[in-house]
Amino acid sequence: MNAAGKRTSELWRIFGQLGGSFRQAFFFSCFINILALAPVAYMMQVYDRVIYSRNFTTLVMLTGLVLGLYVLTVVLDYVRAEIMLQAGLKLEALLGDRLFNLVFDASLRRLPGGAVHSLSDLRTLRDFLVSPALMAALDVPVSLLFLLLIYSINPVLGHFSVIGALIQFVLTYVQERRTDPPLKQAGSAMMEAQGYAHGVLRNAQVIQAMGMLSHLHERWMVRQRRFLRLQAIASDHAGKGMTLAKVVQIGQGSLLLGLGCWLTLKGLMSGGGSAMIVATILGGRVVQPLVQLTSMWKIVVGARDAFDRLEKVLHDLPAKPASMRLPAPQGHLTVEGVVAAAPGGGAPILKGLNFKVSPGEILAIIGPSAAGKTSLARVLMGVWPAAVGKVRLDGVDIYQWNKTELGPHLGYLPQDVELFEGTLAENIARFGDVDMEQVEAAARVVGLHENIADLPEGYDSQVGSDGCFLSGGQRQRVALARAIYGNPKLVVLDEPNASLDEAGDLALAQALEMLKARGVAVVVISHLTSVLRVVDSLLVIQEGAVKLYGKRDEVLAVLYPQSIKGKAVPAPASGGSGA
Ligand SMILES: Nc1ncnc2c1ncn2[C@@H]1O[C@H](COP(=O)(O)OP(=O)(O)OP(=O)(O)O)[C@@H](O)[C@H]1O
Repeated sequence: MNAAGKRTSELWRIFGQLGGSFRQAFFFSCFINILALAPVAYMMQVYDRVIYSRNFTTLVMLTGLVLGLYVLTVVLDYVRAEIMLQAGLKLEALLGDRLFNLVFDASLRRLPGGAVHSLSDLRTLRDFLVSPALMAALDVPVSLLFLLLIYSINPVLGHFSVIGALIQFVLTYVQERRTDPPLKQAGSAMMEAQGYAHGVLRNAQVIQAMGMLSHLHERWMVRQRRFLRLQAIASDHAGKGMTLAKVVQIGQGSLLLGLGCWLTLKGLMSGGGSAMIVATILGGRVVQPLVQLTSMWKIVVGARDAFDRLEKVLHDLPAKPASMRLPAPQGHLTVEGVVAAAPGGGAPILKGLNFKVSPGEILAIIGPSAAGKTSLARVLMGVWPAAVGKVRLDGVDIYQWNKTELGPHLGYLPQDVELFEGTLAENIARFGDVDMEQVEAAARVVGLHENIADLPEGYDSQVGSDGCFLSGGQRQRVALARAIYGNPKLVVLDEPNASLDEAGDLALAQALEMLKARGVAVVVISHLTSVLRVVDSLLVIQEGAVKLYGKRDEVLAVLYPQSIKGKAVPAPASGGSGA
């Protein structure tokens, strides 16, 4: 276990809640193992009671009894598997939501190494709970009971069995030492190859257009070959270890029988032939779970690694304590000396920003490319934390505010529009309860209603994960409708007119005016004339710092001293982002 792996860790506590299932499964394992001796007992009874007496009734009764015991074994085996299956479902229920949120959180914070594998790690653990490897592990304590029985038959045989078990332990240990490193490396190589393939698929269109596929394929093959080579090394070590373990097991069985025979011939063991056979069979049962575990070592190591990774990620991203419910915000945004870097570290992108936006005010942010406008939008939305200073909404640190609670009061249009699998109505209504009146109202404001009404399925049209049938401008308008849906109090729009035509631009200006009339605080990153006409104040940032800030006309007067104040808002000189 890693440094975070104290027994009090969150994952251990969750496994603690499965303790009852483990105890029950162990209880059944004891019976199953004892019943596994039924064929031996049957053989000895037939030998003792039937062969000499030639009593057919006894033979029938013994046979019936042993068949009954086989059926009982099957039933107990089934019940044990069912208990562990339920334990797996309980694990999923206890951890599923937490991990889903955690993966999301890790992706937002760009945690090094990410946490995308946490959900598959949970599946690995759940599969392990019903795997034969776990059943073999549950059999180990019972095999110690068998060892005691062997000792009671003859201590020499007991010592011999212990030596056999120790050899199996050593073999298992050596195998782990040899298999573990290549297996781990193969795992990360596989994830790397998969991640690369996903990236390629995401950009399929540009790859196809520019004929880049063969070069990218070659790069993917390099990763894939590395994974296959490492996996082959790991399988080779595991295969050798398994064969050796089996040879030792078979050899030990015969040697135990031979030793028993020798002890009997020397008169050192009472009980004769039957004791010899019982000891041999019990000896086999002592090492069997260990051999099984060795043969399934890959599953055991996979589960252990998944456990370690989960334990670390749960430790690194602890569950947020339930925060106190806050009253709905009015839309007073204040930015107080904010210094911020991209999550995961690095130099500050925003270097001490101060400004405020009141309800019903529209602030436009302009600045050259890479000035930090998008980064600022993320900090304003509480997506990125501020390293120094605070972004407050109605006096409350927006980053700390519970997002599920705050979300309906915010509207955000990011620069890269993302639509999600679902209908247009669901996308606009943020996948909550769809209020069709509000959905239509939002679509009307952004000038999209007529377009949607013309579609065969209207608002029920499926958008698909990439908004397949929509044009760039339509996608942007759907995302804009989503940002203003409901009754948000703070709306941040990052380049909302990047893909809009003239009509779209006008619709955007109308939407801004509507938001202003409703008393919404609006921050819009845009340099376009149509937008600048409706804004109240302007913030010009450069290299992450405020260059100019104030009433729109005052700032424009500084920026463009030649223009006639109040007559026209000049378009910026270059095609960049203004200032
Ligand atoms: N996730 C990130 N990780 C590291 N650096 C980042 C990240 N996002 C942005 N940056 C850096 O921060 C700086 C500002 O980027 P940002 O996207 O905020 O600029 P911008 O003003 O919105 O630019 P543009 O007008 O071109 O969209 C850039 O130098 C960029 O490389």
